Amino acid sequence: MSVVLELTNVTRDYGRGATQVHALDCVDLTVREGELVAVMGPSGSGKSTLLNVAGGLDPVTSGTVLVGGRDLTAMDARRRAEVRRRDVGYVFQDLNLIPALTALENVALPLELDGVGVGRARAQATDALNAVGLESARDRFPVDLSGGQQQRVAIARALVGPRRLVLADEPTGALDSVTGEAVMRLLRTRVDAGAAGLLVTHDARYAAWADRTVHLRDGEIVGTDAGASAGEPMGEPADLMETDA
Ligand SMILES: Nc1ncnc2c1ncn2[C@@H]1O[C@H](COP(=O)(O)OP(=O)(O)OP(=O)(O)O)[C@@H](O)[C@H]1O
Repeated sequence: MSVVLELTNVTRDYGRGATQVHALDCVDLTVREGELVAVMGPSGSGKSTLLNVAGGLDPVTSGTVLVGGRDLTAMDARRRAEVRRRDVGYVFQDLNLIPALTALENVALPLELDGVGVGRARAQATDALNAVGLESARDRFPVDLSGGQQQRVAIARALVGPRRLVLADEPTGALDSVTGEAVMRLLRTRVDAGAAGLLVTHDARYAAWADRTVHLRDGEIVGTDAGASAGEPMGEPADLMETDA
């Protein structure tokens, strides 16, 4: 399976001097087609920074970030934004749905921004909403949707079109466990269909859906374990709990 995401020796510092923070410190990480990798670690360990850097939302201080073989760190902002729109689906911790747009319009927006015609964009967005079970909510605005429904709109937006890298930052955050499992099943299905996925989670139950879990601490990868993988989580959550090692 070909490599979709390749981070080599990535460092991201914030600030300078005495207040400088090494949010990421010499991180190497490769994610291939069909692979879902979970990222766990304590608060402030660099998980969100890792996702932002992988998706080209945040510049690196040093190192390289390749998406589909193209080096984001060598591109200008406009090219980077193009790669992001075309190849990267992102589910943010705060959903970032646009309140003035319906569910359908929110999902179609990234395609339209990328020059796909309105009719085609809406047809693909309808398919994506159907895939998350929200066909009946397509014309509703975010304010009229429950938290779980809003989350599913955000997932549909991340998965619409031919994205090959899906980045999800606590996508199950505020969801009950049934909806959380449904979100994980969607992610897993997309990855099994050939995308590469990177999932930040605090919850070992959700990490169990991944093929492996990397553990971050103070910006460094301090360990990797094989996940239960391939579809259904297995084993007791206690077996998979994050270690303090
Ligand atoms: N824009 C920023 N400016 C300064 N420091 C930042 C910035 N963003 C993140 N940091 C710092 O970088 C470190 C890593 O933050 P990051 O948000 O990546 O951690 P995290 O593991 O995702 O945390 P959480 O689980 O709380 O979301 C922290 O020390 C944080 O304070």
